Amino acid sequence: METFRNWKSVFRLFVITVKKSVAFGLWLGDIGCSTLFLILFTLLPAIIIQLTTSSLSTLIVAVFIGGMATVAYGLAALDTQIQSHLAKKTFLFRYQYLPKFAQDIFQWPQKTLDSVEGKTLIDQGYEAIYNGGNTGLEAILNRTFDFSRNLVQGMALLFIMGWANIRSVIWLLGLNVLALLLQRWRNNWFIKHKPERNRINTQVSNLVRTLMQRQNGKDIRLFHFDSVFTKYFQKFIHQLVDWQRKYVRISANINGVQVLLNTLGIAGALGWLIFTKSNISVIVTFMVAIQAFNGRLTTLFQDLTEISRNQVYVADLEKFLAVADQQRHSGKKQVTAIERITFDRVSYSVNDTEVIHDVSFSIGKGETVAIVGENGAGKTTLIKLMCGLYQPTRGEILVNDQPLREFDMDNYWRRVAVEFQDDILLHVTVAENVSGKPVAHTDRKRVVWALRQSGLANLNPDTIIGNELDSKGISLSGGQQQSLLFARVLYRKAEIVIFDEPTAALDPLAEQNFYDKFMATFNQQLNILISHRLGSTLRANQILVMQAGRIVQQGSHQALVKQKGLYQELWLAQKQLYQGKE
Ligand SMILES: Nc1ncnc2c1ncn2[C@@H]1O[C@H](COP(=O)(O)OP(=O)(O)OP(=O)(O)O)[C@@H](O)[C@H]1O
Repeated sequence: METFRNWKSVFRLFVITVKKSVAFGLWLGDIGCSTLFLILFTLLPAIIIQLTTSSLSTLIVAVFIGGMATVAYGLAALDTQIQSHLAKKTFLFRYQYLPKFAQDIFQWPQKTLDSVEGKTLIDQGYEAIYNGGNTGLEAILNRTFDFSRNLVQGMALLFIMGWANIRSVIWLLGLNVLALLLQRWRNNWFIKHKPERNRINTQVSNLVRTLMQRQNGKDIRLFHFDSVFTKYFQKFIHQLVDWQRKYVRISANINGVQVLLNTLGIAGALGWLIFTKSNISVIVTFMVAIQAFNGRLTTLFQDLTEISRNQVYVADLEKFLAVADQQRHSGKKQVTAIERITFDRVSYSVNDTEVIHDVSFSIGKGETVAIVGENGAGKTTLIKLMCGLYQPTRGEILVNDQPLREFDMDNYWRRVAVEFQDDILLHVTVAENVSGKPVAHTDRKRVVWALRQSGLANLNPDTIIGNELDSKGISLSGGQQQSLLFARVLYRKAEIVIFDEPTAALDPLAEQNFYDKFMATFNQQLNILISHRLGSTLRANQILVMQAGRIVQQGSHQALVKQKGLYQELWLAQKQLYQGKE
């Protein structure tokens, strides 16, 4: 039952990339042509015997046999063509489905994306659609076409054999049911133990991902991390080999027993025909049919094994798809102009650990809120909550007095511009990095303006960043990268503007430029500014001081600097750093 349900979902995905009528046309065409060919081929020897021993003239016999052979081989040629088309469609499936797969990841909640389970789900989903013809959905498609062809052919052959001698057929079938049960046992073992292998595979692919990222190369070399990598690789590979060894041992034993059952089946059936002194045409037909049937049966078993084994991948892909579906069904309200955002006793937990506790504050249009605090205090998590990337575990975030969770996130995100500490630059043109859109949909004038504002007037919008897509691409300094991220925020006509440590990599002049442009540009927005440089907080309407996930102080710079508390400590520490200890 499970297999049929999974088959349905495989075809549902397949017909996203291929027209239903084409898929079914090719499939039925393949089954029809190949089965007709097989029937003609199986009956041909007996017909030749009958005709040559009859009183018909040689010419008529020759014409009849020649005609039959021509039809048979014509069908075989046609079937080869159909099969190659079918193979092409299943091969193209992975490439056509991949963009949809990526689109689904964009629908995921950030929390799931950040989690280990999320990473495993993506790895497994990807494995299901993009791991070659022998794994995952493509294997199920290929094997299903093969299976259905062999099943119909096998039934046709059984019919022919049953007509020749029914007892031999019953004997053959009985032994093959035994073989099938053994096969099921092997598949169940695979399904039960695959999660173990998945876990190891995810750990290996995390290591590989880290190794493959070019920017990690310098750290790995300079800190001699190679021995650490080798140690972990050896550990995981050893576990994988162990797993595979067990599976191969079980498979080999079952294959041996299956061959034995098969041989017994053929020997018994033919022995019975000879023992009962059957007619020569019957024996010849039975021999040809049993040989063909044997071939079909072996392939049928292999197909069934592969289809059942690969069902696990369908289940994996369905788990992956369910995450996006869940998100799609979240809020649908459209956002009108954003006037105020309020955090009402918001808490947020990661893996049962609360990292934001009972936070309340409010920000209106045209205001700037600065968030300060020690490392790990929860500042970045707070703005991720505000962006709707994370959902509060307690409390509510309100947009114009309505819960944020009821809004359509895509629509909300169009009104938000954020610069995080770990934002990425893609290896595409400067203009595309700034606009976040292909060149054809980029407002070039606005890109040039944003670059000028962020101190990058000399950067050509058409220059490619990095060398993954173009070997002539350039690499930017850390400060230039941060300025380019500022240009990205400037380019957007956002209503909520958020900066997380926007000047950490900037020299003092560039930092001064950032604050000048920030003040001049974002006076109609709701602005959030996270910074360890407390000078920046002088410009804020309100400062939130965070410690261990809580807001421990709240107010203006003038008020907070006079209060005994963390803000005063941070302020004095920074002052001493710049002025020298007295
Ligand atoms: N997805 C997550 N998984 C596990 N822990 C998390 C996650 N997100 C946040 N945390 C934890 O929450 C705490 C707050 O992290 P956050 O990044 O918000 O701090 P921060 O105040 O921005 O720090 P910094 O000033 O160093 O940037 C940290 O202890 C962090 O480990």
